[in-house]
Amino acid sequence: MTTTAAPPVTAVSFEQVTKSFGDVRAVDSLTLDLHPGETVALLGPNGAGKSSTLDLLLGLRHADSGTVRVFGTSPREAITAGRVGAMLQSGGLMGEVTVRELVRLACDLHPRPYRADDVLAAAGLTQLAGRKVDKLSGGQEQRVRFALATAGANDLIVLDEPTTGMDVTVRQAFWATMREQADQGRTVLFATHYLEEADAIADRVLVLHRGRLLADGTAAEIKAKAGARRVAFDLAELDAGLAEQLRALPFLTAVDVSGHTVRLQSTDADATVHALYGLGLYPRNLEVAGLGLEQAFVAITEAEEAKKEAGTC
Ligand SMILES: Nc1ncnc2c1ncn2[C@@H]1O[C@H](COP(=O)(O)OP(=O)(O)OP(=O)(O)O)[C@@H](O)[C@H]1O
Repeated sequence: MTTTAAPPVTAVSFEQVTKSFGDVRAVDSLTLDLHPGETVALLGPNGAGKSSTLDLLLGLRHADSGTVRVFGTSPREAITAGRVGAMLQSGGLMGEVTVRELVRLACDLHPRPYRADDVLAAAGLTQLAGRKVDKLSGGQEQRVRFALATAGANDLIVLDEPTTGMDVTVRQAFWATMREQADQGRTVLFATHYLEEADAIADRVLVLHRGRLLADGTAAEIKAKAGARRVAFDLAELDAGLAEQLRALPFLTAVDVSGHTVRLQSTDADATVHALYGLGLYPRNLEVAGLGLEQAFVAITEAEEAKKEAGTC
C-alpha cells in the first residue's frame, strides 16, 4: 500500500490579493506564502500597505480580488479556531479594568488558553497586574497588547509595529519570547520601521512599496539585492569642491561628506576606489563593506521611486 504525504501546511497564503481605498491601491496583486516556524518582517515606507496587508490577513478587511487563506481556511475561521494572535497599533484597550482582569478575560476567551499568570509574567506585567489599564504608560500598554496576543497557543502571531514605545529591556525580552514561539513551530509576522530589529530577528524579510512586494528573502539576500556597497574613508585635507567632484564619479548612488569622513555607496566599489586615487585623493581608514539592511531598504525603495518617476513601472 502506498501512502501519499500530506502537502506541507502553509500558514498564510495571499494569492493575487488587491485592496483599494478610493484611488489608492493599498495592496496590489500580492502573492505570498508564509510557512510554519518562520519569523517574517514586513518592511515598507509609510503608506506602503503593511497595516492593510495585516488587516486582510486578520479578516478585518476584505480583499477586492484575490484570496487570503490562513492555515488553509478563511482568516475568520482560523481566528475562531484560536490559531491566530494579533497585536495591532490601533484600537483602544478596555480602560476601567485592571491588567490582570483584562489578561484573564483574553485567556478565558481563547480556545487554547495559557494560564493568565504565565502570560502576565512573559509580558513583564506581573508587577503591574493590579493597575488599571487606563493608568499605564504607552510602553506598558504595548506590553498589555503583547499579553493579549499571546493569551493562548496561537499558531500564527501577527504584530503591527510591536515594539514602538518599549524600552530596551522590555524590547529584548519581547523578542526573546517571540523567538521561543517561532522555535516551537509558530509563525511570527511583524511589521516594523526598526530595520535593525528586522535584521536581527527575522529569518525572512518582505519589502512592500505602494502595495507591491519589492523584495522577499533573508536579510542578507535583501542587502545583496540592493546591489551597492559602502565605501567609507577619512581625508586629512578637504577641498571645497570635493562633494561635487565625488558626485561626478560613475557608479555612486549616495555621497555624504561630514567633517573629514566621506561615506559613499557604489554599485562598483573597486572602480570607485580606483577613481578616488585618480582624483589625487589619499583615503585613510578605507573601508569597503556591504550595505546594512536600512541602507539596502532605502536603496531598493528609492530605485523603485526613480523608476516610477521615469515612467518605467
Ligand atoms: N481606511 C482607509 N481609507 C482610506 N485610505 C486608506 C485606509 N487605510 C489605508 N489607506 C491608505 O492605503 C495606503 C496604505 O496604508 P497602510 O496603513 O496599509 O500603510 P502602512 O505601510 O501600514 O503605513 P505606516 O507605515 O504609515 O503605518 C495609504 O496610502 C493609506 O493612506
